[in-house]
Amino acid sequence: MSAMRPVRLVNSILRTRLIHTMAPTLPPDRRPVVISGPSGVGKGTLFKLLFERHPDTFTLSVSHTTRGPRPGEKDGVDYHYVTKEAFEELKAKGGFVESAQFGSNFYGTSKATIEEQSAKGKVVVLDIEMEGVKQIQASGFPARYVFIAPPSEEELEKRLRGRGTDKEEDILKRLAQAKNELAFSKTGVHDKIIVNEDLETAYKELEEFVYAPVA
Ligand SMILES: Nc1ncnc2c1ncn2[C@@H]1O[C@H](COP(=O)(O)OP(=O)(O)OP(=O)(O)O)[C@@H](O)[C@H]1O
Repeated sequence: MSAMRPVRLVNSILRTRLIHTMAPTLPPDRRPVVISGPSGVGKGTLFKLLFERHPDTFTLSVSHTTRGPRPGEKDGVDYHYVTKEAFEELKAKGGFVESAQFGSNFYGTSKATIEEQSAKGKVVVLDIEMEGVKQIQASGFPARYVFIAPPSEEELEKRLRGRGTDKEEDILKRLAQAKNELAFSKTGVHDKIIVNEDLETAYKELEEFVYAPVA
């Protein structure tokens, strides 16, 4: 075989570089990543960074809900809006990997949604509270579990207050629930526990976990 001519060699290198800069680098392990942890610990902050730094690689799971859309929300983007009857029917068929009721509304993550989003070549990220994590684990659906822990309960309270999105009553409820989430994280069911003290350090740990070779 003749050696590659310099101009072709340069073209080939440029093409390879171009492909590398354009194509997203996919994690070797394509199972959905379930992120959980107490409210206010920084889950959203961390997965938004992952989405920003790896565009077109990840997608947040779109849940089903029986509540109506709020102004600005879009069906199929923020939630799949369904009637209570449709929700119950899907649930009876075993269509949800997890579901819950908050107030008078039902919420759930459907298997079909995860499978559709995965089929588009993306790694699905689920932001789920403790009961949901237990349900997904019990369902046997393949997934990887990351728990985001606060450096301390005091720091968690500071972040919840600093965020300025919740009423005092809700902050107290979230702090009480945080104790249950933290106790659950000590039962050894998560694949990775990340303490979100310094944001960039926690981010690197998350990225490393997500991009780790298949175990
Ligand atoms: N490492 C960090 N150091 C300091 N502040 C942080 C850190 N990570 C996140 N925060 C801040 O903590 C607050 C809570 O973060 P975020 O809203 O991402 O939490 P969450 O876990 O997604 O909460 P929820 O479950 O209620 O949606 C935000 O104001 C965020 O900017």
